Amino acid sequence: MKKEQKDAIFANPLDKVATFSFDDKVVQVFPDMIKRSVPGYSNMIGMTGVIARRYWQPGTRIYDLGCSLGASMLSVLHQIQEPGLEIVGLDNSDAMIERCREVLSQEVPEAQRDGVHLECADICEAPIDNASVVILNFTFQFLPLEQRLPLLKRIHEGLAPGGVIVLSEKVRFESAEQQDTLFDLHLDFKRANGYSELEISQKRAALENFLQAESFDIHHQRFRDAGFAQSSVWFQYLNFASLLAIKAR
Ligand SMILES: C[S@@+](CC[C@H](N)C(=O)[O-])C[C@H]1O[C@@H](n2cnc3c(N)ncnc32)[C@H](O)[C@@H]1O
Ligand SMILES: O=C(O)C(=O)C[C@]1(C(=O)O)C=C[C@@H](O)C=C1
Repeated sequence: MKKEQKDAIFANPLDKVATFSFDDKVVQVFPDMIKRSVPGYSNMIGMTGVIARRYWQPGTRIYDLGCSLGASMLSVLHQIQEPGLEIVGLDNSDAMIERCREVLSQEVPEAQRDGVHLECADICEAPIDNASVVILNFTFQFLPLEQRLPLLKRIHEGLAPGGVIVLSEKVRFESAEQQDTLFDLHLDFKRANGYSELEISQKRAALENFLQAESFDIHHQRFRDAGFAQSSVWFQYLNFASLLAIKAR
């Protein structure tokens, strides 16, 4: 089993900070990076499996869109051990999918693994059919803004009645004061987790215009526009949150 590597990607001064990319270098440190960067990450991942257990309908699929190294799928597999469970994990980074395959082969018994299908694909193009649970954990925030509503509409169409989306994201606040307060506390969270000022500022430059966070109002309105009957924030820790949207029965 590979030892988890510490994220030091932005630790040394870079001549030019390139836009963030989910490449091989990021893959090697990804579990450490996401835990030290996203407040509440392990809570949101753990609860994703619990939510999936409540809303999964036998005979339908669970999709994990932007699955990275499969953390959400592992959470689902921990919660649901029914024969016939089918999970589709999609990510458009070859390096992520390749490492995800290794992680699953180490962590998941073969019988359960048979139901997991991994594919390197763009979630804005891949078909989503016969689903009851669609997971978007920290992925939607990287899509160009104009692709967000069309994707939610396609997910809504591909969901069975009573099906759900779990959407976890960095969020932004309409009030400038609230935005500043929670943003600054997120920087403190990163400092407390051992990131230096240089790492924080270079990562921020790399994410600029790539990670586009939106407000709760925008998320709720877009869920309504896509046809969802209800959406709720079930978790928030500083400027990171998770929403649950449900298709009418
Ligand atoms: C922050 S990571 C997701 C983390 C993962 N869901 C978890 O909770 O551990 C975002 C992932 O989304 C993937 N991604 C971004 N845009 C994508 C797209 N259009 N299609 C498929 N995957 C995408 C990236 O390659 C990356 O692996
Ligand atoms: O917003 C930040 O500062 C982050 O580091 C967030 C974030 C994310 O939400 O996905 C960005 C990239 C990495 O995948 C890990 C964490």
